[in-house]
Amino acid sequence: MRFPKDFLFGAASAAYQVEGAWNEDGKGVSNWDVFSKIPGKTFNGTNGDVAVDHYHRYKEDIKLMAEMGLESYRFSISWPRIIPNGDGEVNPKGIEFYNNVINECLKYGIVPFVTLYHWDLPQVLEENGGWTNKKTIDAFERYAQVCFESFGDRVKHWITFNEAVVFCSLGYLTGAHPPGIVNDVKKYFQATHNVFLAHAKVVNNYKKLKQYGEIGITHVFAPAFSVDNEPDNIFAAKHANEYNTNWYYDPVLKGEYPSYVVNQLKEKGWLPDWTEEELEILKNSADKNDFIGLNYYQPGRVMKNYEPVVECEHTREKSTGAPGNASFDGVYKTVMMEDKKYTKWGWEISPEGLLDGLRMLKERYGDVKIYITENGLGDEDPIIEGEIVDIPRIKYIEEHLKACKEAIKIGINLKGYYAWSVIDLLSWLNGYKKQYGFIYVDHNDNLNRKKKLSFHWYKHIIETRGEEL
Ligand SMILES: C[C@@]1(C(=O)O)OC[C@H]2O[C@@H](O)[C@H](O)[C@@H](O)[C@H]2O1
Repeated sequence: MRFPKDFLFGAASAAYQVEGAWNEDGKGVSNWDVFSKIPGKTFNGTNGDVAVDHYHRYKEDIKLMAEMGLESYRFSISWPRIIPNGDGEVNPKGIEFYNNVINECLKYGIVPFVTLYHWDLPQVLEENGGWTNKKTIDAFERYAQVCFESFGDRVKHWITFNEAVVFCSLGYLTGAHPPGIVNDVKKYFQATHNVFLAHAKVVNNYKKLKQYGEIGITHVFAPAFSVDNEPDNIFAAKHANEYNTNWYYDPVLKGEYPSYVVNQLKEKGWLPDWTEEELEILKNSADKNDFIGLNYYQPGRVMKNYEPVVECEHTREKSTGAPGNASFDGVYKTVMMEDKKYTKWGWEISPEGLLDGLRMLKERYGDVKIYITENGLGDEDPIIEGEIVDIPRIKYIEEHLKACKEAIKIGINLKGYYAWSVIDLLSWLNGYKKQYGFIYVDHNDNLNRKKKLSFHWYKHIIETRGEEL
């Protein structure tokens, strides 16, 4: 069986991780431009000042995407490149850059799939409370409107936010992302609510423009499974799914928060400050969402946590996504398991976890359209006689595409797969060591690009629409 003709084979990037040109052509300062320069925050002090210079080399990169036969390129727009101080004048050079990127994609028939927010907030807004300040919602609405009006004639696929759970939890619980606040649970939940409200308002605004594209949100998809059939561990997995999936997906797809979490937040004094009008906005925008984007890398293997809840020391290393941490409320912990396979960064390799998780989503949210907006292998790629022989990445993506094909067979409304990442780029907390791309970037030779083995493999998969998988 071939993947359906309307299934998009894509690959992704994010502005801060690829563009560089952090202070060029009128771009404003982002929270990551500042945070990444705080000693100890990133791996070996790496930052996105240059990244892989996509800002100047986008034509070369998009030409390579076309050679790969890529059907769609998911990239993000840098808010401070469009509105340098977050809510003031529009920067014409920023508009020009993304018009050029979009037009270059269309020149090759590559569908642009655009993320409005992939973690790089204008620093001025961060300094005024960032996502805990409701004024940021208004600024985001205006920024989104500028993007829709500037690019919406050619961009017909929009993602509002990438992985709210990451920038909110690492921003306000572990401190590993800006604003670097530790263990402020009230601010964490407030930030998530403000993001969902911003999403709902922008969805409503987009629909009013009648540009006849589609809009959705991208969440981390890490379904939690109990390590065994012990009742305490099964409860722990339920708790994890309520806080990490239902809390994020329900307000978008159901238009209301999961009562299991709301009741506990009420008891603990962590309930966000919200109004009935805001809850009504969530309710009324839910059915306007056209899709949900899933960034799937691994499931969570969960058991009840019996250690006392202490304000654990948060470090960069403990925030890079590997199992072994207790939940913020101490109820459960994620663990590694003897019979599972893991990447060099301790992430489980589990295509079956994707399929089981997709079944869970269908059960709770019905036939919602789904894109896998990220999936890929972070690795240190082997180089043999000058060739990047990234066979582990080929195997990883092959297994996950097979799971996608099986999902479609059992009736999951899955419409696309975007590998993370199209090109080697900056990992927020792992520098340039953790490679994800089909295209290698030589940091020892002028950031020159080179096709990896996986580039040629993915090209073949796209040409044959995955028939042999
Ligand atoms: C933490 C990490 C990583 O570096 O491995 O996870 C995978 C991937 O997720 C994306 O949403 C981030 O933008 C990208 O940088 C990557 O970030």
